[in-house]
Amino acid sequence: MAKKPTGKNTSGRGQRDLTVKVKTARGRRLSSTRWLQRQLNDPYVKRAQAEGYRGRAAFKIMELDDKYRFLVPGARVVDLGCAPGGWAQVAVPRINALGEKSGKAIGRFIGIDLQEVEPLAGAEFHQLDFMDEGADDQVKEWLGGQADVVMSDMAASSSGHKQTDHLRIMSLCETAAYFAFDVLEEGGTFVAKVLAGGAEGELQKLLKQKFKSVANVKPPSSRADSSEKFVVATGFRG
Ligand SMILES: C[S@@+](CC[C@H](N)C(=O)[O-])C[C@H]1O[C@@H](n2cnc3c(N)ncnc32)[C@H](O)[C@@H]1O
Repeated sequence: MAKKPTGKNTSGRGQRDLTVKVKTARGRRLSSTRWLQRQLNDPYVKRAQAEGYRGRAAFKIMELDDKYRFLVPGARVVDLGCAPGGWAQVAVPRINALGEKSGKAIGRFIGIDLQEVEPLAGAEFHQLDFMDEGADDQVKEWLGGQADVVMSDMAASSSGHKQTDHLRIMSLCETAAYFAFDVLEEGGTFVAKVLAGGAEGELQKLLKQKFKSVANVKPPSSRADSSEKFVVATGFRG
């Protein structure tokens, strides 16, 4: 006698894996279930949603600035790799806040990214590949003068190969650093995301020639399982 179908497949045969690969903000490919689990368990994702930030990256710049105080009222800021705009959401109110002495200070915020960024009051976004020939000159033209802060969260999509990703991000950082040397006001700050992997010593050496202090920082909101950290160089010597 034929068995009644139960609707359950207990044999394991004929079952299809319905998970798909999802790219994280850093371009890592995770299975959709792992990605969803990570999002649901991540307190910074929940906080970003609750507080209206465009991404959890907002907390990284918030924590770095709370420690080093570079997003001061009136500051002129260039943000390289600014999409979707979380850093901008943190920076704009801080640079346009009430200054201690001068009352309401008006800062300037210019963000650059490969991707289009949803507009944000007080921020000026431009879609541009910063590694393109002449991109630095284009940004200098938009800036029309000097900057107090150059920050880079630029990261290419992950290749899946750790050393390749490390070298790629170091090349983005180095390009951002040379741009900073050209536009920073004396006393200015450079902040950049790096991935640990061996070549960051060269960047440190370069920055130490130009800044009074260079620190390597892993903010609490940076995932513990990520090799990312931030270099914060303060006191540009000009
Ligand atoms: C981690 S996301 C930045 C997140 C951002 N800080 C925020 O708070 O929303 C890295 C960004 O770097 C950008 N990027 C990577 N390479 C770039 C390049 N050559 N020029 C401009 N942007 C680049 C990517 O498009 C991506 O949006």
